[in-house]
Order: sequence, then structure tokens, then C-alpha cells
Amino acid sequence: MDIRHAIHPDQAEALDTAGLRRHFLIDTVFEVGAVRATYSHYDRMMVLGIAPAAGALTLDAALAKVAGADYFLERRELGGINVGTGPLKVTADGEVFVVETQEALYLGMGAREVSFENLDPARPARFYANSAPAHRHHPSRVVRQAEASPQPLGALETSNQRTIFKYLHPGVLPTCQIVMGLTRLEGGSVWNTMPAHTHDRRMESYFYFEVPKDSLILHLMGRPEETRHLVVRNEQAVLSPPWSIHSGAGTGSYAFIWAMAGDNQSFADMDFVPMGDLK
Ligand SMILES: O=C[C@H](O)[C@@H](O)CC(=O)C(=O)O
Ligand SMILES: [Zn+2]
Repeated sequence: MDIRHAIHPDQAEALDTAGLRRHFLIDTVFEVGAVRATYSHYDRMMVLGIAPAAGALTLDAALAKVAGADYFLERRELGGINVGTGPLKVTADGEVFVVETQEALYLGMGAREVSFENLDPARPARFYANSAPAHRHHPSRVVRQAEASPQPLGALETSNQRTIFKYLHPGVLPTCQIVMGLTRLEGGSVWNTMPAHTHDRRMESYFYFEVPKDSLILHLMGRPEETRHLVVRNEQAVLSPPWSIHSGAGTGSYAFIWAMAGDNQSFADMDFVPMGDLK
């Protein structure tokens, strides 16, 4: 288990490149045939990469142990999006969910026996997931892309034309904490989330994917007046602390999955940073 402690911005700003990467970058999210997990002390958000090979993968005792529970989702919820090439079959206490590419699955608190497998070995699924502490059960369900209220944002002139899909969001279904979506840049656009913002009330994680080989993202983090960058490549994730901006520019177009946990579930609750204040 990869444990990431929550650190103060004073400490983060004193780190060198390797230190920033050690605390905030998850460089290997997926390992084929395994469940990989990172436990962040920011809002106790977990980042999981679930990539079945032949056979099923489960949420096992090691995961339950890190949550101090009899089983992993005893007091947690989980949301994820399939970024693989084919459908994922998820069985939760006997209930079967088929999650196609670019579809999301929410698993409510209380799901005890959970397994993940490919439906077509020639087109493997890759399930990028987040889990946060939960206080009650909400029904588990699949959310299709068309239900994720696609919202166009930005413009080609500012290199940030993109579409935001809000999959796990109070407007679609109830969750305890997790709000999760997918943002895809249009061809030629490279900037995400600029103008930048913070929301000290919620942490956020960013998972970058569909980043072409030899392309990279410069992910911007830090307090607005003390920014740093992380060089991020395909299928890597970033933990964004509550005090940090989270924005980035790529050397080409890409997509990313964002997820938040914390005090509220209001997507629109952001403190925008005036462009003149960024340093
Ligand atoms: O708090 C919200 C998150 O930072 C993202 O949803 C922003 C984003 O996807 C974008 O601007 O492209
Ligand atoms: Zn944000």
C-alpha cells in the first residue's frame, strides 16, 4: 500500500522535483492483473487502478486492513470510470454491473464481495477508481456517458476548448462524498482548468490519460502565489491538496478524470485565482 501523508504548503514549497513527485505524483496507476492502490491522507481519498487480466480481481483483505474494516467498503464508497478498450464486469454481492468504456460505476457503502473481470479478453478493461469514507449506503449503479450532462467549456482561441462530463454528481445520483467526472480536450486545445482555482474545502485527484506517447502534461500545483509543476505522462495521477491549484497544459490534447472529496459536493464552489495573482 502506497501511503501519502498530507503536508503543509510550507513544506511542499521547499521540495525539489523528486520530493514533489514522491508526495504528489502517482506514477504507476495500473498494473495488468492487479489492483493498485494509493491512500492519501487528504480527505482519506484513495486512488485505485484495477486492470483485470485472465480471471477476477477483488477488493481484498489488504485493502480492508488499510481502512481498518472487516471489508473494504464497510465504511467507504467507490466510484470509477472504465478507460480500457472493452467492457468490465463487476459483481457486488451477487449483483452484476457491466461497465462499458467511458462509463462510470458507483458502489455504495456496504458492498462486501466485489470482483472485477474482463468480458472480452481481447479488449481488456481498465477501471480507474477513487474511494472515500462514507456514512451511509447509496444505491450502486452504472452511469452512462450521455447521463453525465456534457458541458462545453473554453475556446480554441485560448487553447482550452473542452467538454466536462460529470458522472458522479448530485445532479445524477446521490453519493456521500465523491464527485467525479471526465474532461476531454478538443483537438488543438491543451490547457485544462485555466483560469485556475482552489477549493480549500475539498481535495481533488487528477488522472491523465489518452496522452500520446512522447507527449506530456505540465501539471501546475501549489498555492497560487507559489506554483510548482509536475511533468505527468500517460495514465499517471496527481494528488491535489486542498490548498493547491490544479491545472495543466499538454504538448498535445488529452483527457483526464477528476474526483473530489471533502466538505461539500458543489462543483461550482471554486475560488478562482485572478490571472494577475499567479506566480
Ligand atoms: O473542481 C473542478 C475540477 O477542478 C475540474 O472539474 C476542472 C476541469 O475539469 C476543467 O476545468 O477542465
Ligand atoms: Zn477543482
